[in-house]
Amino acid sequence: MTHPVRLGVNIDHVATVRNARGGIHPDPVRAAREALAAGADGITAHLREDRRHITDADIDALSALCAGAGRPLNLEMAVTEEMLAIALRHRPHAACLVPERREEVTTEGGLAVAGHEARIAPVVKALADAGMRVSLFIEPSLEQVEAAHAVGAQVVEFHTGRYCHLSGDDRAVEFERLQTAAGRAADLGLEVHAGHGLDYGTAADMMAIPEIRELNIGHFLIGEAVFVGLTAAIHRMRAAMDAN
Ligand SMILES: CC(=O)[C@@H](O)[C@H](O)COP(=O)(O)O
Ligand SMILES: NCC(=O)COP(=O)(O)O
Repeated sequence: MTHPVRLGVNIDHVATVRNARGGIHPDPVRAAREALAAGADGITAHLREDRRHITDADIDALSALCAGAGRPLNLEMAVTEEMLAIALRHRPHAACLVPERREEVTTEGGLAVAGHEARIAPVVKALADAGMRVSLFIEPSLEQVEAAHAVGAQVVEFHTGRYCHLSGDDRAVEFERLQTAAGRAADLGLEVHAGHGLDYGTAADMMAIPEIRELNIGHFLIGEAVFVGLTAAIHRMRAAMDAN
């Protein structure tokens, strides 16, 4: 069954649990295999410069799994020569450029594209020339949407962390910001994705933005998997998305 909005499952935090003991369990590749079997449209993995969760060996194995299954791997990566070389070696279906700071607990904001076009555009071109769908993980701002278009991105993924942490009127204002940015992105021919911090409720909220074609969700699903299992968590997420 095809769905109007694709669900990308991010398996980073399976690796967080594995790395807590430095062993091999739980295996992110097993999680990715189960996620695909449960109906995930693709797998997302963030190879961070500090390898705090996903490792190079995980990317090797995930690339093979997704290629073998004919399903997309979305590699999240910092804008660095090291990560560009890794992406060009694996040539996943998609690459998503994200900001990174070693001291951050999690991805704290969107990639600063505006004002940094000269540094980002060549990386976007190199990835696109190698056949990858290039996405920029940005704040839902018109300035960043325009800059993403200017550097040749095909996709923007809006950072929904702020939306997820806000409530009441503040959340309503952020939702309008997402709506406005999504509309402008679509007008520019950019595909619109969203992710970070989403749970069943906030993922359902995103369904009210018609331009959104994909959600990437990880931390909440892996947490839910502790209680109900990964397959059930993905089924519930899909149901929450489809109900709206
Ligand atoms: C870019 C993004 O929002 C997710 O991939 C997030 O990076 C999950 O990993 P961290 O929690 O390590 O940031
Ligand atoms: N780009 C967002 C992503 O891949 C998952 O983010 P999260 O659900 O782990 O916060």
